Amino acid sequence: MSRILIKDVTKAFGDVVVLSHFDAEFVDGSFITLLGPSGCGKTTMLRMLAGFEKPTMGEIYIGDQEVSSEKNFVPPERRDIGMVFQSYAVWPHMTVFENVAYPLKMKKMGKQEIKKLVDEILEIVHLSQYTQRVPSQLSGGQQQRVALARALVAKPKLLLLDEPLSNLDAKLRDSMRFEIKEIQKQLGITVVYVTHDQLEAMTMSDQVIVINKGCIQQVGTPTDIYRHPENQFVADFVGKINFLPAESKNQKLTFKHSNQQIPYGGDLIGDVVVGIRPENIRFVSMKGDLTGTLVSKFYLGDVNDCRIDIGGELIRVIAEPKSFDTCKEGETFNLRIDEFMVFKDSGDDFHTKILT
Ligand SMILES: Nc1ncnc2c1ncn2[C@@H]1O[C@H](COP(=O)(O)OP(=O)(O)OP(=O)(O)O)[C@@H](O)[C@H]1O
Repeated sequence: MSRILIKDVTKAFGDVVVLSHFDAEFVDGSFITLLGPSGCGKTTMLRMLAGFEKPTMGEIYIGDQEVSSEKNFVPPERRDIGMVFQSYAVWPHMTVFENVAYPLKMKKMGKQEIKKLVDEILEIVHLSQYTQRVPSQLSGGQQQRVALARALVAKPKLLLLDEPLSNLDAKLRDSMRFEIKEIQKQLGITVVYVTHDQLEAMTMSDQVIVINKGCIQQVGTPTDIYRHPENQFVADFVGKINFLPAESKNQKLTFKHSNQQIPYGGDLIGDVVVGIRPENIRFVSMKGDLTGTLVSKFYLGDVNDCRIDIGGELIRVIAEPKSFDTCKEGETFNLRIDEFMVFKDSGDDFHTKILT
């Protein structure tokens, strides 16, 4: 019973509105990520779910219970929620076992019951052989798993994770992503995960909520938000993308700088911005959609990361190295565009970001 309903929640600190008309419903047992840049309001939403902050307007339901209003307010300790934050703060003077047992002791459970539950959860997070170590004898990833086990041991309805991997190195982050997802699936628990890292959001989530400046930009599966972003902000935030200003007329898009044209079957007319992900552009030997000159390429092992001048502007192309290793800077190529998206020109300057 951990369906979460957030109904038209607005949060202001003084005069400053940091979250505006936030609506969301999280299905029981799903993994939801709040994704957005620093300061967009992700942590504030999480803190309201936890009960550390109250909404200025709107309501939050956990299961069927309204928990956030003055009248019905349920304090954090009675929300049946597990939490892990960026600084995982395991107690340094306690062993792994004692750290994980702590929330159960607070609930005044019997010794045997505590041992059973702690052993169970330590098995799940692969720490059974470390029960008697103190945190300083563990790696960062292991300490983070202690924090996870402590958050999960009382079998909460809901687990809140606020950038829990940001203190770990890249390799550990990689493996912890899979571990967290595995644990969530195994326990069937609802997880709300906060991050500004799109890779974390894409790999773990059933549903991603993209937020900017306190407003939801899009709610969708990782595939939805990557392949069908609703606006330029989302397209830009969840991956690499070329934005090219163009004019849409007579079922053609004419790129403003290069004057090159591609066919377009959509219904936006006039000034638009065409978004093309670098991996959706291919070098072809026959006639393509565009022509361009190779300005630079960087060998990244699995791919080449290229800059192509299509006439007055540079685009980024991620090309497989096999067919491309011998190509030289200054050569001209035909390019095929496999997939693109078209946005109404918002006037925002997303245009140069791709090359930085
Ligand atoms: N208690 C508070 N009083 C006043 N302003 C606050 C308070 N808590 C947060 N804010 C402001 O609310 C905005 C949103 O903060 P929040 O921590 O939710 O963002 P975030 O998206 O989680 O950012 P980050 O990724 O950097 O943690 C920020 O501008 C922040 O300064």
